[in-house]
Amino acid sequence: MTVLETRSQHGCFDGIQSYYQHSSETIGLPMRFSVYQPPQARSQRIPVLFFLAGLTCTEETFMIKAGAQRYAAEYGLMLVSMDTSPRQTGIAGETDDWDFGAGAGFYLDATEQPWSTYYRMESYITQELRQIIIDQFPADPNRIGIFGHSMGGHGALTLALRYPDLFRSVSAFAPICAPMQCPWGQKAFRHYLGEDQQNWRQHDATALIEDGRRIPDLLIDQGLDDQFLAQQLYPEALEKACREAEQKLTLRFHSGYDHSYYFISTFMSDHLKHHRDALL
Ligand SMILES: N[C@@H](CCC(=O)N[C@@H](CS)C(=O)NCC(=O)O)C(=O)O
Repeated sequence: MTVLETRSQHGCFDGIQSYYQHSSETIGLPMRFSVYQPPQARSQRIPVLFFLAGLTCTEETFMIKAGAQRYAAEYGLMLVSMDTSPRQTGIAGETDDWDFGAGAGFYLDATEQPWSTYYRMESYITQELRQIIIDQFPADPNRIGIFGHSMGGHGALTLALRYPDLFRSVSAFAPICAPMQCPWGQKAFRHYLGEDQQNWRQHDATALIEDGRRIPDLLIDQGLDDQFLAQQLYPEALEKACREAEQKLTLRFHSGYDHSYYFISTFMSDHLKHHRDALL
C-alpha cells in the first residue's frame, strides 16, 4: 500500500482536514493532495467528491478558499483535491509560464516529450489517487463524483466523459469548455499532445459530447464579470453541443461575479447539493 506522509492535520466542522505527500508511481515524483473527512466518515463509508483546481493552484487552494467543508460536513461528503501538475521535474522552461507547465497540467497524460515522462495527471487521478482514497480512507468506491474550476472544470468534464464508470456526478465552475478553440487550451495541447488535432478531441468537453460521450446531469455556474470568459471559456460552445446531443445541462450565468474563489464559494452549497442528490 502507498505510504502517505501526513504534512498537516486540522479539526474542521467536527471532521478532519488533512494534507498528504507520497511518492507517486504514475508521476515518478512526490505528489501532494488534500482530504476533508466529515464527521460521518468516523462510522461509515461515504461518498467522495474530487475537486480539480485551476491554473496556478495547488492542493491547498480549494480547501482554503472555497468554503466547502461546512456543507460537506452537513451532507456527509468526503472532499479530495490535488496539486495541478507534477513539480520540479527538471524540464527546461517548466516554470516560465503561469498557464503552462508547472501548475497547469490540464488533467491529461501528455504524449509528447519532454512532458510525457511526468505530466500524467489523468492516470494519476483516475487510477493512483482514486485507489489511495478507496484503500486508505472510508470512501465508497461506487459513489464518487468530480467537480472543478476553470482548467479544473475542463478536467472534471473531460474525466467524467471519459470515465463514466468512475464518476457518477459532475459539475463545474467557470470551466474551459472548448480548450481546442481557446489560447490556454491550444498552447497546452500543442505541447502536451502534439500537432494532430484529432488527438485533442479526447480532451475537449465540447468535442467529446459532439463525438457521442455522455455524462449524468451537468451543473455549470459562470460569472458574467469573469475576466477570462470571452477569450478562454466558451460555455456557449458546450451549451450548443449539449443541446444538439440532448445532454442534460444546467448552465447558470451570474452578473457581478468574476473568476475568483469569491464566486466559487458563493455557489458552493448548490454544487455540493447537486452531488449529494446524485450520490446519496
Ligand atoms: N495568474 C493569473 C491568474 C490565474 C488565475 O486566476 N487562476 C485561477 C484559476 S484559472 C485561480 O483559481 N487562482 C487561484 C486563486 O484565485 O487563489 C493572472 O495573473 O492573471
